[in-house]
Amino acid sequence: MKAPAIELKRLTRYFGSRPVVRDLDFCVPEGKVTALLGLNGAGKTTTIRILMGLLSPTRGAAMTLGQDATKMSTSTRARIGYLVEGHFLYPSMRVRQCESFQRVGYSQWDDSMFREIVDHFGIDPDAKVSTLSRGQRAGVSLGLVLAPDPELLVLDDPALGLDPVSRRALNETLIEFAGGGRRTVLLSTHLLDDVERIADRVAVMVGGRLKVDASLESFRDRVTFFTVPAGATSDASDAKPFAAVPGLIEARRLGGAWQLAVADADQETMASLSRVAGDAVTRNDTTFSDAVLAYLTRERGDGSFLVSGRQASGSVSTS
Ligand SMILES: Nc1ncnc2c1ncn2[C@@H]1O[C@H](COP(=O)(O)OP(=O)(O)OP(=O)(O)O)[C@@H](O)[C@H]1O
Repeated sequence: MKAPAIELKRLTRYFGSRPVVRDLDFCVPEGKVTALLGLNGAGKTTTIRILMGLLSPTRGAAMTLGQDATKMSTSTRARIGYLVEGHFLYPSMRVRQCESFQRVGYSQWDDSMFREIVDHFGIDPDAKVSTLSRGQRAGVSLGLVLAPDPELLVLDDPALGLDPVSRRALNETLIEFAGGGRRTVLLSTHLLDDVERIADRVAVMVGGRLKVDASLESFRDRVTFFTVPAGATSDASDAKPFAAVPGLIEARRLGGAWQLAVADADQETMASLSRVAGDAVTRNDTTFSDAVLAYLTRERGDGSFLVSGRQASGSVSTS
């Protein structure tokens, strides 16, 4: 079996007395695109900085490309492309000067790939960085990160603040040059539609802990959405009857209907739903984004339905 590109072993980091990353056991498999998700402050950037060797763990270890991240050699670092939002570029340089400047540090450099990426973002290689839009600067940064042909790409919120056209260019570049097993990618983002397009696997952090580590399909397939017309229950404004539904993640009242999200729905779920609402229940298609949103809403409390199996019923919200 291939060694994982990144392996975290009981990784823990405190800031002062506050644990921000807690006992993370996690592998990023080689040749896959893994999306790292979580609400603001969940600990994603801290984890990434540790596995990049930029921050030391309080306990535990991060192994990146087989090396302890705290002792990463220059040659290992050169095999990793690391892109953070707002990646620094010298404003007075022209795009082609950025390339010449950056490539000095690498033994291999694919200039045709750099040109292709820059072109895909509609950038003139003779333009000065100071005249580029935010999206175009992201394109130059991505080109600079991909041209050395890194085995591992670590992207921390690369699309933050980009307009939809730049986001699409970024996604297409990632699919073209990093998807399909060409390299390993760890991508931290809040953009769930992008994750659905690009990623193979999903990891979700909640309060510094890893709560989900699954393929996109298995995550999506474990959440089912149902619609129940509000008038079908004994009290149209009361969500409590749904609390008995096995695996219920949340019940939200939207307009004239209840929207229910259920983990691992089965015959027992259907029987319970029909006891509450008769035959007025409809099953809806689940998108990955819907499933993650329902999960994160639930996890604002402290559940763990995908890690420890079926969750207990409850956590009914009526917003
Ligand atoms: N250097 C630091 N000193 C003290 N606290 C910090 C430091 N860096 C991060 N934190 C805190 O650690 C927590 C986790 O931050 P982190 O940036 O890892 O979260 P995140 O999941 O990347 O969030 P976001 O999605 O908003 O980027 C936050 O509460 C943050 O304020």
